[in-house]
Amino acid sequence: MSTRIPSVLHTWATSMPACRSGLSASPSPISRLTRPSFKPLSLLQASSPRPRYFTSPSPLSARRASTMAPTTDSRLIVLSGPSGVGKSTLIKKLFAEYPGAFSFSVSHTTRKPRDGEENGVAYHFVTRDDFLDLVGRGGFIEWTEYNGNCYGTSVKAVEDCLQDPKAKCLLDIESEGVRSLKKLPQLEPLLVFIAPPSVEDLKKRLSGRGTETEESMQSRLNIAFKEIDYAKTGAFHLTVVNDNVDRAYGVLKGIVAEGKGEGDQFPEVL
Ligand SMILES: Nc1ncnc2c1ncn2[C@@H]1O[C@H](COP(=O)(O)OP(=O)(O)OP(=O)(O)O)[C@@H](O)[C@H]1O
Repeated sequence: MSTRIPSVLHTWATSMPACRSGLSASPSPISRLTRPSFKPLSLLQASSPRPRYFTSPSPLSARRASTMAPTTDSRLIVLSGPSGVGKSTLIKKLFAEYPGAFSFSVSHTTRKPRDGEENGVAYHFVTRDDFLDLVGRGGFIEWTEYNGNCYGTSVKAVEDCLQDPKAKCLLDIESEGVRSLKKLPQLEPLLVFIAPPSVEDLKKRLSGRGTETEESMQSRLNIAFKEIDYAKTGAFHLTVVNDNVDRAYGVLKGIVAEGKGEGDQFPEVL
């Protein structure tokens, strides 16, 4: 390991082959978020009251959560769901139809870029050493390891994303990241789970994308089962089932762009 790894991380960083999930190290993410250069957290929401999700009893069942009336109050919208479910596909459509209405928080990752992925656009591609350095400096709101690589949402990325007061900030993170984010209730994000219509469909999409080896595919599926189980606990406010891109997109844009609709029912087969 590089000598640049902060001492607070040295013990686990040298004893573990990969990153672990968690909130950032000291200083706390909240103090980082509220430091003078960061937009006040009030900017995360319009002047209207707190989203009613947060006044509801929890945990809610996934089905009950998915039928709750949506709100457009939050300026931070989290899209999460298994790898290959179609999050990027749906996000691209939102950007295309609503230019200027959304900004995207670009995550950091230690994974290698895929063909066509541009640094600073799809992800900030960094080395593990640089990633850990940023962890040590309290630079992440949330970070985790997924499939052998580290992923994180930096404070700076969310800052940048929220710069334009007219745009809503989209975050695409996996469920460990969602767990971490829920420990920062001040952010009050709208949490949307993008669900596959079935596990079979998910397998087909992952193999059809042509980006996975047999091994990484199995690993992604194993993680997908955990993410689906997490969604079943009612961790998300709304579900959108990506059975058909146009239909799912219609539901999603209704929620995040037009402030209407209640999402889909969580699929019985999952
Ligand atoms: N409703 C759909 N029906 C069939 N194929 C789809 C559908 N939605 C997306 N796909 C396809 O599934 C594949 C995976 O989609 P995408 O890359 O958007 O998933 P993702 O959730 O962003 O994955 P990751 O989290 O790994 O980046 C792509 O080839 C995409 O074209």
